[in-house]
Amino acid sequence: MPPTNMSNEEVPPPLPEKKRRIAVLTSGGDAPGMNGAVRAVVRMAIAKGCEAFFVHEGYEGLVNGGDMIKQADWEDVRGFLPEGGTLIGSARCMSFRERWGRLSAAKNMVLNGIDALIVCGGDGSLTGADLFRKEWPGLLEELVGKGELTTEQITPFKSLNIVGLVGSIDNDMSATDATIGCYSSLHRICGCVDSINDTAQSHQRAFIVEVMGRHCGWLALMSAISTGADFLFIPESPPSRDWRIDMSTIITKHRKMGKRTTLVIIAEGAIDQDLKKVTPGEIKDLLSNELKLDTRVTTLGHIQRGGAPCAYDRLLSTLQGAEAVNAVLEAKEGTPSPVISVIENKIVRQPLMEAVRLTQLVPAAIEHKDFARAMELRDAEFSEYFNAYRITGAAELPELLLPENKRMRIGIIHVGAPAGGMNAASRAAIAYCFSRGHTPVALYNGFSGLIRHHSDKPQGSVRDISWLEADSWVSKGGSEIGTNRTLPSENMAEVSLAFERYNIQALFCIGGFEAFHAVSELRKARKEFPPVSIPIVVLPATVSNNVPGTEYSLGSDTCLNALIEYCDTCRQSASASRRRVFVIETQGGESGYVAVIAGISVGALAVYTPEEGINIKMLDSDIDALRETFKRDRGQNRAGKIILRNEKASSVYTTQVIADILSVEGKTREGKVQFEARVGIPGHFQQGKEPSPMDRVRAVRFAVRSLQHLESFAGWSREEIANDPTTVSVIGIRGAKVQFSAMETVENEETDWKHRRPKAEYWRGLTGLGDILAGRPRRTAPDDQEIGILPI
Ligand SMILES: Nc1ncnc2c1ncn2[C@@H]1O[C@H](COP(=O)(O)OP(=O)(O)OP(=O)(O)O)[C@@H](O)[C@H]1O
Ligand SMILES: O=P(O)(O)OC[C@H]1O[C@](O)(CO)[C@@H](O)[C@@H]1O
Ligand SMILES: [Mg+2]
Repeated sequence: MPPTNMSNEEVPPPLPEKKRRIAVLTSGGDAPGMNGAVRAVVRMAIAKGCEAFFVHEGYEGLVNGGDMIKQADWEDVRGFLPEGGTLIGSARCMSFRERWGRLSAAKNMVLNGIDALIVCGGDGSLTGADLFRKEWPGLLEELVGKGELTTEQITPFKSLNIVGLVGSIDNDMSATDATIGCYSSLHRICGCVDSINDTAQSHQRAFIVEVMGRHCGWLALMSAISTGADFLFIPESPPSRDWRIDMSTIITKHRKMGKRTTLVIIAEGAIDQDLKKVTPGEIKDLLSNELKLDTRVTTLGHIQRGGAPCAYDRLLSTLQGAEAVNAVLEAKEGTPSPVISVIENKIVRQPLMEAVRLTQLVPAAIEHKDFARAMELRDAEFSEYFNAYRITGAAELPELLLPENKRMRIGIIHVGAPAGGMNAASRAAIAYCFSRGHTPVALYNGFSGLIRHHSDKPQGSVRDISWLEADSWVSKGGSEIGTNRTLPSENMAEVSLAFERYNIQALFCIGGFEAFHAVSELRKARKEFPPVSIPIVVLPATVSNNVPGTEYSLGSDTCLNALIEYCDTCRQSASASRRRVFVIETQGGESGYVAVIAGISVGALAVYTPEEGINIKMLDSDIDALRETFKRDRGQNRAGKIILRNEKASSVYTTQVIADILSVEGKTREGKVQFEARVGIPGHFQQGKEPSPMDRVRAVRFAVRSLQHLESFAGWSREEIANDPTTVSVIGIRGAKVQFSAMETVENEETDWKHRRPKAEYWRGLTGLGDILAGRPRRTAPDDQEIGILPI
């Protein structure tokens, strides 16, 4: 029943200087990363002089008020980042769907003096938030009309700021590429399917795996791409009416080619063209009875929602939580309520109302069987991923074959250190070649392999490769075709000779800064060595993420996940031993990317990078911060601390030296230990074992794009190729776009060759945010810090 009590309670007066009381709640199905968002909102709000409030159990807390709405302190969110689920609780709240529930919610907000609300939830929660925003003036009027609040009480609350954060594993909200939680869920799914593959392989079995996502096929599509599924069912693009025949043909073909396993991924909301639900059971009957495959069904269920958030969700939730507070503080009267979203690598604000409207159009399009529209309405990435899956998922698609004169022999080479996703990219490139009629040629062991071993007997380093050989590579770490740091300049004449002899007509080069350097050398050698005058694409792949021309390299996400696991483990130890700080050395060469992003993702107290260097003042103020923290620690909180130091941050202040200094400074003159330090060096562990799902899916998408780019030059003469700068390109993410950049421009204008990194590193704008949220003594005022992806 609706509550109707009068309130004589005093409403807290507004905070001075337009500071706000900002409440945060998590709603709908929990999602890994929600805690990171709550932490960022609370700390950013406090850092900006506002008051922060937890609303427990989603809208339930807002409707019920009382103890379910509590002021939140800085220390209340300590240890939130690595935790799965939502620590402030979530609910599917029926009463908020009713007007009386929202009336009660409005009243409780006013009584607590709360004038801004940040809602982290899925499409339903944000639909509710949008309705609440729309109704707000009417709700206040009604409360006054019913005598539950007075006109004076509501006066300061005339405009309510609502900001949406999309937290849901389903990734079903239009206007954002990724929701907080969807990549963590994908991690769980891929881990499970990788394990299922082992047992399927042993028994030559078929598995049908049902994944969550409600009416959205994102989790199903991405898991199909990242695990190399043979067939896929998603609601946005139901298979053709003849899907039974199509599926049987593809699976039979794959089995005939020698595949020992069959994997079908089905979204829980899968339907056919007549909107009839497709069930795992009917697929099983078909595979067992018609194809005679020993078939099992696995429904993954809620395991997909649990567990620690992956690195990306920690970063995304932190950036978005902080950005939500900025949006509250920047809102003017009449500013439409925003939802914070991410487009490729850029954090952006979009109108909440429009995002909700677009999201609601998807089920409507499906209902009208307008599947093309449903695909379009998801987001631009979605259709591209779907096409990439289609092209690389089946051994043969006769309709995609190019005419003979457009087919090429395409060399695939890995250069530099191994990085997660290199194999997935090569597999996708190979599959793409087969679907188009090109011949993929693997160049084993980088340029040294090509230079020294191309004509070895019985087997040289230049080999045609079969679809089946590469089919299992999607989930493999390391480099199946081998990689090393040798540059072609070691013997350009031999490289040229090999290109000529094996008729390499285009090159797909996957690797880190050395790959970039190698391709730069090839580009410059084109006049002198005409056979190297072929179209080339570099796909950046390195844990260091230091390749110019992109903000993201394959393998960097895998690295961050390995590193945060290491850091979480060290912090657990430090928290248990109490009064301990771990100084952890990260890889990254001369680029602080890995250290900074991992630092934000684990809440490191300080991060030392080569870009900033280390000086005594820095150490001094960080030591003061440690003293302060440990002085406040009465043993109840989890105050183990992490400091990250990039391997090249300083030649004097090594990781061990810093730990030694901290240990000395952690003792009082009387010898009392305030804190002590330990060193952690994860080294090559940072390359990770299996590639992360993000590295897998992006590998596939970028490989397909790269090959499409390469094949667009089929039939060009050497001269034409040499004269067009776009024939040698680097593919990368820049802000909100994926694009090819001409190597020549990137080499000459954007590369800091001395430090082997881009001149402008987009992430440098994020270092201040990490400091603010970790409570590190500030080197710049918070108001100077913008969140998001910024050039320096
Ligand atoms: N149309 C609506 N009007 C008012 N409130 C709503 C509406 N839709 C949803 N809500 C509120 O949001 C809550 C969560 O919605 P829902 O159960 O759809 O989950 P969600 O936010 O979409 O998250 P997920 O799908 O990830 O579980 C609901 O329990 C309800 O309180
Ligand atoms: O946890 P519940 O309430 O059973 O809901 C399950 C649903 O929630 C989600 O996990 C998140 O929306 C969906 O993928 C799934 O359909
Ligand atoms: Mg939902």
